[in-house]
Amino acid sequence: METILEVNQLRKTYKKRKTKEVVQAVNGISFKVNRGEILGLLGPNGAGKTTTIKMICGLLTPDDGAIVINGVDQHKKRLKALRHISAVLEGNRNLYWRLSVLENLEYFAGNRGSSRKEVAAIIDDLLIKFKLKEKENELVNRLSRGMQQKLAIAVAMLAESEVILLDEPTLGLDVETGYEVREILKAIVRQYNRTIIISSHDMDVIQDICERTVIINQGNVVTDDRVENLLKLFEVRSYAVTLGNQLDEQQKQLLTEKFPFHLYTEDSLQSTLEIDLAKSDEIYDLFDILKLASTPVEAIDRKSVNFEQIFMKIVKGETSHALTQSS
Ligand SMILES: Nc1ncnc2c1ncn2[C@@H]1O[C@H](COP(=O)(O)OP(=O)(O)OP(=O)(O)O)[C@@H](O)[C@H]1O
Repeated sequence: METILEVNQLRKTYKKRKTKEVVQAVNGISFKVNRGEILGLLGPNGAGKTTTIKMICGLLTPDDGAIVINGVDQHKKRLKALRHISAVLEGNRNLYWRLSVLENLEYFAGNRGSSRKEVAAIIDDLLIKFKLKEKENELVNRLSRGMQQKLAIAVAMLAESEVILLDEPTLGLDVETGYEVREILKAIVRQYNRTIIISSHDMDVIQDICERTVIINQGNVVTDDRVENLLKLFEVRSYAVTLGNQLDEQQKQLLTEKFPFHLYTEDSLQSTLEIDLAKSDEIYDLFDILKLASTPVEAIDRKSVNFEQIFMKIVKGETSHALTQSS
């Protein structure tokens, strides 16, 4: 697989203007992105995602570290490197609001160096793909938020950049438009072999369209793995155990020592234990604890986990395998 972007030991601090307090926003982040991949860059609020994205697209200068885009070192050959990157950042749609949809596309196509005829065919294709053909003569400021977002992505496509950075591409969109944007992004990657990096808080979007995720927390990478691997990894280990009666105090204490993040609920007839196992043979440790008071096990079910739950477990550190690496 060909690496299209490599971020190596990036660091960035901010100094708060009033208090002069130094904030370490990014603290040695490294990851690679392959050509044709959709990568999710995730993290809780304040994790350092926006700072990382801004450094990759040249809006912020790192304090330290390297960014290599399509083999070009961004620090040494800035303009050449940045030619391979387009970004659609939230709240900054890079569009001319008083121009129509078509005029915007034609304006941005001007930098491409293609002939008018070639450009017209590409623009037409994008208008159809993004379902904007009927609105081609509408002024941008009269479009819905979803349409503006689609146009911003279409404009980014026109730049012919290898890598497209999208910050919250579905934020504030209605369900249907959000779904449409997801399908368009998947199609872009397939058809044009572009690479997309998405930062989003919407884990459904990430689970649906990203092949791999880099999760950052407090300025560091905590997980770098394929979405499919993470789902498998966590699915195997999550169990809901129904017990025939309540646990006694000794059992509860042992449970807390062995499985600090379990969830135990009880009523007079039954109790339930939700538990994540770091290794499958840890189930025997659980059985040993249950045997102490001959607690009957009525059912053991594997819990299905979605990506949102996995993300929460990783960022809260509720897993002994927080740092997983892409194979
Ligand atoms: N201009 C700035 N001046 C001072 N501190 C900043 C500045 N921009 C960001 N920070 C701080 O740097 C840290 C990382 O912020 P960043 O915006 O990169 O996080 P994020 O992961 O994008 O968060 P969110 O999901 O909330 O957008 C946070 O602690 C934030 O408060």
